Amino acid sequence: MKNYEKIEQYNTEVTELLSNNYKTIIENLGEDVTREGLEKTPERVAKAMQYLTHGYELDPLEILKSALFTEDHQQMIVVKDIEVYSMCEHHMLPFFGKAHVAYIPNGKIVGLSKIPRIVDAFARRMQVQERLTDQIKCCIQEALEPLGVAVVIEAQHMCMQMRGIQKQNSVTTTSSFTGAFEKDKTRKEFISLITSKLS
Ligand SMILES: Nc1nc2c(ncn2[C@@H]2O[C@H](COP(=O)(O)OP(=O)(O)OP(=O)(O)O)[C@@H](O)[C@H]2O)c(=O)[nH]1
Ligand SMILES: [Zn+2]
Repeated sequence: MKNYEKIEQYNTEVTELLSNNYKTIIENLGEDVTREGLEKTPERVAKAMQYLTHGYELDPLEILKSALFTEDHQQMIVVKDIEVYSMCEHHMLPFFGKAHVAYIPNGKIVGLSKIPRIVDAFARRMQVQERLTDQIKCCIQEALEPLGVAVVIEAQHMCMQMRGIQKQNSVTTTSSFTGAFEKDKTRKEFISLITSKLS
């Protein structure tokens, strides 16, 4: 079984521990955890939170290494508009948006689906957007040893929208580059590819 195929299998012991904790949290929030609508909520939340953090169970480097192919292609490969759902480690509220990932191979290419897979593997953890961006970049750099890697993430943070400063339209952009993408010309080509609309 591949390491991402066990996502929907919940650990019974952890589910029970989390359920008990969520029961207490709901009670501490002043609700009646025995009423019909809330009766199963602790268990539902326990499973939801395990799903939202299932990235800890995954090994992103292994995911990339499982689909490397030798190929003499040295042009930029861009996978853009990858949906990202993550959770801010400060408030445990979602942040979500899009990731754009590119690399220039140096003898090895990777199966395309593995790029969104590693985005998810790092996103489904307690995160900050900057670290998420860097982790994706470093993982691709290590697995493929390409001529360069570029990662841009654009995201909205619920902790800035539904509480706190309550700015509904602010979008945070983070970026991380290696190798050829440090050069202005290559970086501009990448930016132009991720901002172009083909439809
Ligand atoms: N750099 C960074 N900050 C984040 C991210 N997600 C949330 N934050 C910020 O984490 C910070 C935590 O600041 P604190 O002052 O300790 O928390 P707080 O009192 O709840 O802050 P406010 O959100 O300003 O009300 C806030 O400024 C959040 O906006 C992220 O991905 N990257
Ligand atoms: Zn937050």
